[in-house]
Amino acid sequence: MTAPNKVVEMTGIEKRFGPVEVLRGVDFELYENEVLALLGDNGAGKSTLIKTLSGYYQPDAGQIQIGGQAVSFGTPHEARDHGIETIYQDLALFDNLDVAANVFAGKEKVGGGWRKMLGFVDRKAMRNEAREAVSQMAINIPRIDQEVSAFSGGQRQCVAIAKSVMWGRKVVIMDEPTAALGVRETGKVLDLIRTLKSHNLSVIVIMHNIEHVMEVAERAIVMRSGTRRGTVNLNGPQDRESHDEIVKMLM
Ligand SMILES: Nc1ncnc2c1ncn2[C@@H]1O[C@H](COP(=O)(O)OP(=O)(O)OP(=O)(O)O)[C@@H](O)[C@H]1O
Repeated sequence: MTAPNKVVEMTGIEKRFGPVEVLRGVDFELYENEVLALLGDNGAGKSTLIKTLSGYYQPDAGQIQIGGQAVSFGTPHEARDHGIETIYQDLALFDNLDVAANVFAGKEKVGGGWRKMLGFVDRKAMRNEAREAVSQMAINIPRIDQEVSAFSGGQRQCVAIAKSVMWGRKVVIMDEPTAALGVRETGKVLDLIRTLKSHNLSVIVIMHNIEHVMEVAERAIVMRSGTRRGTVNLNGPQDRESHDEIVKMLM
């Protein structure tokens, strides 16, 4: 069996804020089509590591490779251009825009003929494509022309994820996607993560709830005080041995 390819490889990542050393030479890898959980107690450095990968922070030392190529991201935009999308808890959707406009934000489709000459966007085509994209997701979006301001946490994540799939991202990073959700919606968001995997994407998910991790992730990297404490391979919700191993590493 050939070894799976690494879609992301970070080596020796260091980051300090003033006198505080937040990442102390962290190695990190993400394989193609993998769901990876990033775990660790409060302040372990998870968000900082993720923000280094997604272009929000520049590391003080270390290398990042995407698909085997060395990269360095000056901005989140550059990371996105390399196929890396981050979905935050307070999702960056435009509240006053409808679903279709959010899915196409920044990449609006321009119509043909006179519409093209006048620079008009092709709303109908955008709605059709957005409808098709969200219909593949586990969460029900009532109407494509509805403003997203009234959407639940799960519905907002659905829109953000449909966007990632549509724009051909390779890696989706989710920072505590289930933290603020009820039981039913949590189940749906875990389904959304599986949908991403079925579209051949790789997912990094920061989660505090180990039961949720066991349900969706195939591997967990545990951090502690700015270092990588260990790695655990996971085999589904019944895998108590790995569950206990994670708990031990977190303590
Ligand atoms: N911009 C910043 N300036 C100064 N210190 C920071 C900054 N961002 C993070 N830190 C510090 O770095 C450490 C790691 O923070 P980080 O948010 O990466 O941890 P985390 O593992 O994501 O924690 P949590 O689970 O609480 O979100 C913390 O001690 C935090 O206070």
